[in-house]
Amino acid sequence: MRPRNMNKDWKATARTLSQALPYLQRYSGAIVVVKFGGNAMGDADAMAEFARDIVLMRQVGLNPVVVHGGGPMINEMLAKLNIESRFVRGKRVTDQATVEVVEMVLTGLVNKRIVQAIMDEGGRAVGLSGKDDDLMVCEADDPELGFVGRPIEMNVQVLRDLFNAGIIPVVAPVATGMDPLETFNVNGDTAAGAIAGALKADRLLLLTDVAGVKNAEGEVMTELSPADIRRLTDEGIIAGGMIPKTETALKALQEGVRAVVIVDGRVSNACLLELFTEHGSGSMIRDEALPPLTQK
Ligand SMILES: Nc1ncnc2c1ncn2[C@@H]1O[C@H](COP(=O)(O)OP(=O)(O)O)[C@@H](O)[C@H]1O
Ligand SMILES: CC(=O)N[C@@H](CCC(=O)OP(=O)(O)O)C(=O)O
Repeated sequence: MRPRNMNKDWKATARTLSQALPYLQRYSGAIVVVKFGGNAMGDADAMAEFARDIVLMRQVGLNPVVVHGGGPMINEMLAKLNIESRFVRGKRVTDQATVEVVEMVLTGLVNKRIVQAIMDEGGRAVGLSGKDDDLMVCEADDPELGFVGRPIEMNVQVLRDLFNAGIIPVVAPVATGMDPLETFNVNGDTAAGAIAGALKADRLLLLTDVAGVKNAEGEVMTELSPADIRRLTDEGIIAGGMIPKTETALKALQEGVRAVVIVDGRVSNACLLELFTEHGSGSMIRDEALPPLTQK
């Protein structure tokens, strides 16, 4: 039976939907790459909520691609196996034993958990890694890091094929190399940026566990230019895990991504807040030379 009492919440829901119309129109058909970091994954409820946002994006005509991390899950498995692990400039030093664990955890456990969450919310998702259809081919990033890959060749047609079939691609950041049997561990942010660049995505959202990029005073900067990033990095204010994110942002902008947003994945409906409201969230990085974001 239809409830008779038009209480306030229902009116607010209708108003919110109505206010979202210009944003829905602006983003219709847009490609949005979302990097879902291991620290942003949280509990089962947070995962379900993220999956729901992604399914909603697809439902209203966007083409979302999920690229995930899983650093904390890799740490947990390495600890169980008594394999030590350390990070240099936000990237995991990866030997042969480590890369095998990374591939198992990311392409198995984490990837399938996200695919399942999207399916549970009524979407269609297919999980793949950089190895599938040679999506992402890498070379060694730095000899000091071992099997850490830097993407050198992207073959994103498989993602377009999935969009056309109404399927949401979920990508694990593990890649193939030029040599047979070579496997690379790719930082999730780096992989998301390379995919967004190759697709010339309209938006790259990097979900993490902080409110955004902070300045020397610890305040979140809502807008940053590439010059701001270079300055904050030189001053050591951008450090640790934030380095791959901001490096990724700069590279993605150069490759033709319209804007990169570092978003607090702990906030409810973080992706929807960023895309479909005036409020936005987190730190937006874009080139000043481009026209304002209200113009598509
Ligand atoms: N200037 C900065 N602003 C915000 N966070 C920063 C900054 N410099 C370093 N960080 C660190 O970067 C971390 C985010 O990177 P990371 O932990 O790798 O995230 P994820 O696992 O979500 O990819 C933050 O938790 C914070 O500790
Ligand atoms: C080279 C490198 O550092 N790879 C990452 C891949 C996972 C990742 O990026 O996970 P988050 O997004 O959760 O940090 C790692 O081994 O942890």
